[in-house]
Amino acid sequence: MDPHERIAQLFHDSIRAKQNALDQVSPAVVKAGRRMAQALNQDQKILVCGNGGSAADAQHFSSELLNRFELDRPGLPAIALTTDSSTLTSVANDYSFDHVFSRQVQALGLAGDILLAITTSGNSPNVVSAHHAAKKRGMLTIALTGRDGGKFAEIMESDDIEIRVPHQQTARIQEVHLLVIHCICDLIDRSLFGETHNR
Ligand SMILES: O=C(CO)[C@@H](O)[C@H](O)[C@H](O)[C@H](O)COP(=O)(O)O
Ligand SMILES: [Zn+2]
Repeated sequence: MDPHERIAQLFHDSIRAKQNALDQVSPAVVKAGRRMAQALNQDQKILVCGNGGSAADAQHFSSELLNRFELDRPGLPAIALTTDSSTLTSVANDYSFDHVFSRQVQALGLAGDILLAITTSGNSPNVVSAHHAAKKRGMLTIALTGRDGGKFAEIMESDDIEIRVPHQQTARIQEVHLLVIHCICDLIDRSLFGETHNR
């Protein structure tokens, strides 16, 4: 296939993935934005994790909160659990890679904090373990998933929120996840700071 045609196809697929996801994910995104804004308003924090592209998404989200998104407002507390190579390597070396996030959740998480768990398959063992550790800490889990939700479809508890992108392909799911992340950042900014901090 001609590369221009291929690129046009990928753009088209990405646009369609977003259009198809809108109605399905919108109610859960609203809920997630509301719960995060409430938690942040009560001085709680958000821990974020994921693998590969989703690790990048985790850091993308935490930096939007810690620094700023579109409003000029104070930094908000979020920690990406994907960035500390000493912690990640020592936990993987001494225990298992499955515990690289859960160990940090157990150490840093407090009741009322939120875990944002990002996994396109819903099956990454270290993200699943992070969810279990969050539950033990009395935290709420908000999961960004895809496909059939994988293990996350089974392990979410009643007040947890799953935002599942109805698509089969990791890259397209990630593209929708990033849009969802920006929607949540927008909802948090508007909820906590309204229009008054516009830059
Ligand atoms: O970015 C990509 C693919 O677009 C990859 O790095 C991808 O994130 C990795 O294969 C992850 O390990 C997949 O994990 P998950 O989304 O199934 O939890
Ligand atoms: Zn990728």
